[in-house]
Amino acid sequence: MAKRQIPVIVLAGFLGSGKTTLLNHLLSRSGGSRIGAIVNDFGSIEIDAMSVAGQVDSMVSLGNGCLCCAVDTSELDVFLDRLARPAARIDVIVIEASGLAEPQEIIRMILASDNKSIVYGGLVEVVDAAEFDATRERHPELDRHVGIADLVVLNKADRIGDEAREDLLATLAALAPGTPVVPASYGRVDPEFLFDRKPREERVEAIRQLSFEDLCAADEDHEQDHHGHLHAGYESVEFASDEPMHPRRLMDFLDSRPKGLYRVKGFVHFGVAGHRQKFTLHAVGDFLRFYPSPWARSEKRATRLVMIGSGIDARALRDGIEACRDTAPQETGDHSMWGVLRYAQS
Ligand SMILES: Nc1nc2c(ncn2[C@@H]2O[C@H](COP(=O)(O)OP(=O)(O)OP(=O)(O)O)[C@@H](O)[C@H]2O)c(=O)[nH]1
Repeated sequence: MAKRQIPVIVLAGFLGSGKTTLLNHLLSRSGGSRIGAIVNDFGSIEIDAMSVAGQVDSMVSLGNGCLCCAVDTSELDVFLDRLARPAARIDVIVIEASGLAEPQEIIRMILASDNKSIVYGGLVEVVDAAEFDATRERHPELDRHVGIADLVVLNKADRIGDEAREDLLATLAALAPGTPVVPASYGRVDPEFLFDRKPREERVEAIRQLSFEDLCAADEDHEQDHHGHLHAGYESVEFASDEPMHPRRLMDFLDSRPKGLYRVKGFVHFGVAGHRQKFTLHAVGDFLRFYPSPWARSEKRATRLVMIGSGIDARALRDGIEACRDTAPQETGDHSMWGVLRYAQS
């Protein structure tokens, strides 16, 4: 009997479009299939990796920098080998690209892999319905990403009205003729769109596969070096503290964040009595939310944040966030949490 190859799916999409949310949805709805995940965080604090760990059958994390800029494929190969070994009993591998990655480069690496147990399984491009027009204006490269996708997920459909949704569907259909576009909220797509939950052999053929020729042809249009990459001009600032954060100072910092600071993610520890849960924080453009949840028993109370933007003053941001530490939490009253709670969603 021919040995089954494990499909490797690339999950891409601009910063904050909902890739991790979608991956978590897939992990919780994978039925009998075992998913191996490769998560590529842009910053060195691996927020995305932490968000999926615990749900996944097997995960490896490639922190700090875009996978698409790896000089050779060996690093990815090591991880693919690890997930594809028979003992891992993985049915499908999902690579969550960083929000600034060039999906084409990652596809190229998968196609170039020597591992005979895997096969490229398609590109899923997650689009943020609320931010798409504005992001596309700044990054026309996104059109190309949508154009090479095998499945486009129009995520955050809950954030726009019916008319805007129809307009976006028409735009996406023009950018990717013939490619299925699935509107979704919180990444809730049927996993069958991505892989058969079992049996799965037929699935690999069902997903259109890009050939090397397709990739090379697409590549002629843009520069080979990394200046053409989405992440050119972007930088990230990381912050870690075991001390609690001062809620009002942090809100002032977040409310006055510069326009170029497009993405903030991580989790925050406040020392205020009654509010010592873990506050997961997500900012995407103008959107800002805290998601309170209990800390895991083994988890250390701490704050870890990654801020990603272009044209940002990294030094000023670092100074600004440093000044939000709460050096006297016992004196910080309950009312100082109001600003945070205004943005909290359970
Ligand atoms: N309203 C709404 N919010 C969503 C939806 N999907 C994701 N979000 C929120 O959007 C924020 C970013 O989601 P993530 O899944 O972390 O996005 P990501 O693409 O993995 O982000 P990066 O890895 O930084 O590029 C979080 O606050 C999510 O809860 C959705 O369909 N609707």
